[in-house]
Amino acid sequence: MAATEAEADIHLDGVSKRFGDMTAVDDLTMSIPRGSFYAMLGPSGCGKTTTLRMIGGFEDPTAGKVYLGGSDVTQHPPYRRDVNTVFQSYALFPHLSVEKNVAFGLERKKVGKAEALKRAGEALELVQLSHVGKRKPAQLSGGQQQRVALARALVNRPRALLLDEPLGALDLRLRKQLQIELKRIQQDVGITFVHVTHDQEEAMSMADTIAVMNKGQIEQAGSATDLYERPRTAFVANFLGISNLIEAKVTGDQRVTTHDGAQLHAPECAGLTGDVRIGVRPEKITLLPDGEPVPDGYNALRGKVVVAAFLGVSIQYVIQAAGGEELNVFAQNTDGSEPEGLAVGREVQLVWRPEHTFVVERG
Ligand SMILES: Nc1ncnc2c1ncn2[C@@H]1O[C@H](COP(=O)(O)OP(=O)(O)OP(=O)(O)O)[C@@H](O)[C@H]1O
Repeated sequence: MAATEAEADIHLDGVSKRFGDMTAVDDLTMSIPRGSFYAMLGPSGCGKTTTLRMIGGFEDPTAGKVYLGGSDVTQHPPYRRDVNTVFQSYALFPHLSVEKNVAFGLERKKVGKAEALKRAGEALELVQLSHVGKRKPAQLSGGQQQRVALARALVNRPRALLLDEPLGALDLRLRKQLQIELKRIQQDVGITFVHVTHDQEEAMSMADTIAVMNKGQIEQAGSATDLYERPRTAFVANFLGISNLIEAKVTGDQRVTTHDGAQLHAPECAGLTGDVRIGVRPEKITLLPDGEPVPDGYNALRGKVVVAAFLGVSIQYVIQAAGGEELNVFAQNTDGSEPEGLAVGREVQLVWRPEHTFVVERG
C-alpha cells in the first residue's frame, strides 16, 4: 500500500459487491483519513449502505479488500472490527434505562459494572443527555433516542463510527439541530465518522470530505466547496445544487465557443480539445438588460427571460439561452421591485467571471 493508504483509517481496495446479477458496488477504491468526517452521498440504490456494511463487516465483498488502520480485516466478523454502526432505527432496549442501554456493550465486554456506568455517564455527557440517564427510552423524544444510540456506539471508543442515515427518521427541524450536534461530537471525540446520506445539504453541512456515489462507484470525492465549485461530471454538478450546463467546443487555449457562437473564457479547459460541457452556478451569474456593456474580462451569453419568480430576498430567473439551453439565475432582490429590463420576454445578457466556469465532460 502507498503511504497515504497505510495512514488511512479506512481503506477499500478494489471492493465489489454483487447480489446475483446485480452489481451494488463496483470496484471501489477509497481512503478515509483518520479523524475525518466522511460523507457518502448519492441517490437511493447507488451502493452507499452496502459499502458501509462492508466496512462494518455485515456484508462480505465479492472482490477486493477492506483495511482498518492498515490491517486487512476483510475476513473479520463485525465484532472483531474496531468500528461501531449507528442505524436509522435506534434499536434501544425498551426495558433498560438510558444509562444501562449505553453501558450494555461494555458489560458484555467484561468491563466491570462501576466502570461501565462511569463510561456510560461520560458518553451521555458527550451527547448532552446526562440528565436523562435514569429514564427509559420511551420517555425520550426521537432526537434524544438517536443521541442515546450515538452514545452507545461511542462508549467503547471505537476507531471509527459508521452512520447509516442516522437522522433519516427525524423531522426537518430536529435533523438540522442534530447535524450541528453530530459535527460537534465528532470534533470533540476526534474519531473517524463515515456518514451515509442522500441529502446533499446534510453532507455539505457536516463532512470534511464528501464522496458522491453513482451506480456503485465514486464519481468524485472532495470538500463541499470542491464539489460545488468544480464538479467534474454532470451527475455531481446536478446532485449538488442547481447547475447550468452548456454545450461548447474548445476553440483555443482556455477558450470555448457555444452553439450560438459566443466565445467564452474557461480556464479549466486548458489542454482540452473537442466537445465539452461547461457549467456555471446560478448565483454566479449576473443578468444585464440587452445592450448594456459587459464588464471587461467577463463571459457573456445572450438569452431571453422565460420566468421571473420572486422569492423574497432573491429572484429566480429562467433564461432561454440563444444556444437553446434553459439556464437558472439567482439574483439579489435589492429594491423589492422587478427590474424593468429583466422582465419576462426581455432579451438579456448573462455575465459571469471566467473562473466560475467549470467543465464536466472533456472531449
Ligand atoms: N441483500 C441484498 N440482496 C439483493 N440486492 C441488494 C441487497 N442489498 C442491497 N441490494 C441492492 O444493491 C443496490 C445498492 O443498495 P444500497 O442499499 O447499498 O444502496 P443505497 O445507496 O444505500 O440506497 P438507499 O439510500 O436507498 O439505502 C440496490 O439496487 C439494492 O437493491
